[in-house]
Amino acid sequence: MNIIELVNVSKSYKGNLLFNQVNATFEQGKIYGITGANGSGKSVLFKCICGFIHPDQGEVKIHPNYMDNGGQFPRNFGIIIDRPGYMGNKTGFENLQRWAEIQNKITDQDIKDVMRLVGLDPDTKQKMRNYSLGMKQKIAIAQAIMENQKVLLLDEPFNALDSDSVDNIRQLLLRFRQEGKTVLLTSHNQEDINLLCDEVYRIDNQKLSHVKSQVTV
Ligand SMILES: Nc1ncnc2c1ncn2[C@@H]1O[C@H](COP(=O)(O)OP(=O)(O)OP(=O)(O)O)[C@@H](O)[C@H]1O
Repeated sequence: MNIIELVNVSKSYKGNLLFNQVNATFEQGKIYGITGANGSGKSVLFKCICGFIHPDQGEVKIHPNYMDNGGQFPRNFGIIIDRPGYMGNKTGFENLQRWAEIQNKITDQDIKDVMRLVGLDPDTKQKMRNYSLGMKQKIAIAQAIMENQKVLLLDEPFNALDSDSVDNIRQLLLRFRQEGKTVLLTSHNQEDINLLCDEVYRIDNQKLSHVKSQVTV
């Protein structure tokens, strides 16, 4: 089942054309890599997919099962694009609690479980303003996955993670794929792409070319 379909999507900013009539399909249960040079438009593409911004031309089609009741926004999407704004004077757990209040779908225990899953201690009293970059990244990952989101759009999910944490998050994403979740991720690390991705798209010269990757695990 195609969850996301890009149909002749074009987007530019102030005369800088990022994509010109690009097409792509993203099926359920696969991990997709989106690659491309700095500034090529990977984050902009993710923002178009999740409805934060609109393409200038073309259409982003989301399967109706993954749209909210009003048919306006995707639902069940976990997103890391720009880092979430957090309250520096609160702990990581308290920040996740605040975000969880929006949907009110999960319990404190669920939040603690997810924190442990990504390698954070839910009981630490440390305020988020004192978190390291890697710890903040784990909070962003926790926020994206904590409500059992079925589609994950992860812009540079491995940024600032140490090697054990990279391994942990890679295993988590592979498990999500087994569970039928769909993951779109960007990474400048070819190893992430080779190890994880069933399919790879590359943004180059305003086009989105489809590259089949080698899956080695
Ligand atoms: N709101 C905006 N207004 C104007 N230009 C923007 C806006 N958002 C993005 N851009 C421009 O669009 C281009 C693509 O940005 P984007 O963040 O998508 O790149 P990227 O491929 O994710 O890069 P990186 O690999 O460095 O993360 C950049 O030139 C950026 O300056």
